[in-house]
Amino acid sequence: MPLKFAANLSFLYQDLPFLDRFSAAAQDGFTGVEYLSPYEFPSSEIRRRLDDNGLTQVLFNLSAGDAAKGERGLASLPGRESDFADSLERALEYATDLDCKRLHVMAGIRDKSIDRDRQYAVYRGNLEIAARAAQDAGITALIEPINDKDMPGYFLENCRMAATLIAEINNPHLQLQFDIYHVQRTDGDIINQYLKFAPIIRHIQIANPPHRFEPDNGEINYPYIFEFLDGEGYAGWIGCEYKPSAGTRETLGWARAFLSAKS
Ligand SMILES: O=C(O)C(=O)[C@@H](O)CO
Ligand SMILES: [Mg+2]
Repeated sequence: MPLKFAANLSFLYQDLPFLDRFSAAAQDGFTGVEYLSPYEFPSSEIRRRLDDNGLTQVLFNLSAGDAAKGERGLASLPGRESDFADSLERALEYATDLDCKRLHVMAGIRDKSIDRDRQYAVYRGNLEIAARAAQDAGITALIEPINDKDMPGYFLENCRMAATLIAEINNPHLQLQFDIYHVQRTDGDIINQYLKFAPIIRHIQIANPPHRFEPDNGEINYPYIFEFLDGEGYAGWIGCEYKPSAGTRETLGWARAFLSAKS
């Protein structure tokens, strides 16, 4: 099965207004899109852009909280359980309207004023709720470890910790989002990490360190990784969550073998 790539519209096509990024992605041959947040727009407006351009809504995030105050997700924050529940409810409404099968549940930052075990218990409790709600909606909630150079203190530190939580919660509607950029910056050893966690990986994202640029601009040998994923029969989506080093279209040379651009 050919690898499927989704354009991350929070990272790509940033020279365009958000709602115009859908047609730009379709024009370049993407058949799926993902982004961090749909909530600034009515779901009906986004739905129209998806339909007009024949795009699948692959993934988006629950609200990360107040970014200006440094919040990077609510799921592990003690005392914020009702905010988390509200964000889950809202995300599920959008997921239904957009026919989106995956939601990324962001953990939040380690709160050093409390014991780590207590924060872990809050996180686990909220993830149990998210998994059950995802099950009821027929979708999958995902958790993604984020490297601590880009996001210092992010509570979900690495794939080992994610796998432990997923095993403890033991609901197939909670799985792993494997962002190769973060894996490289956290543990490296990408291929072995993939093989170890493949049974729980339901979404992949890509970017190339050190600058988080496009796949053919950095330290990771992505042609090798793509061939490997293809050989492994990876059938999920691969989200292009990179910062283009130039205009988005100019940075899509690596994708010519995978995307059928319309012009
Ligand atoms: O930064 C990433 O990597 C993500 O996948 C976002 O959803 C969270 O910032
Ligand atoms: Mg990511």
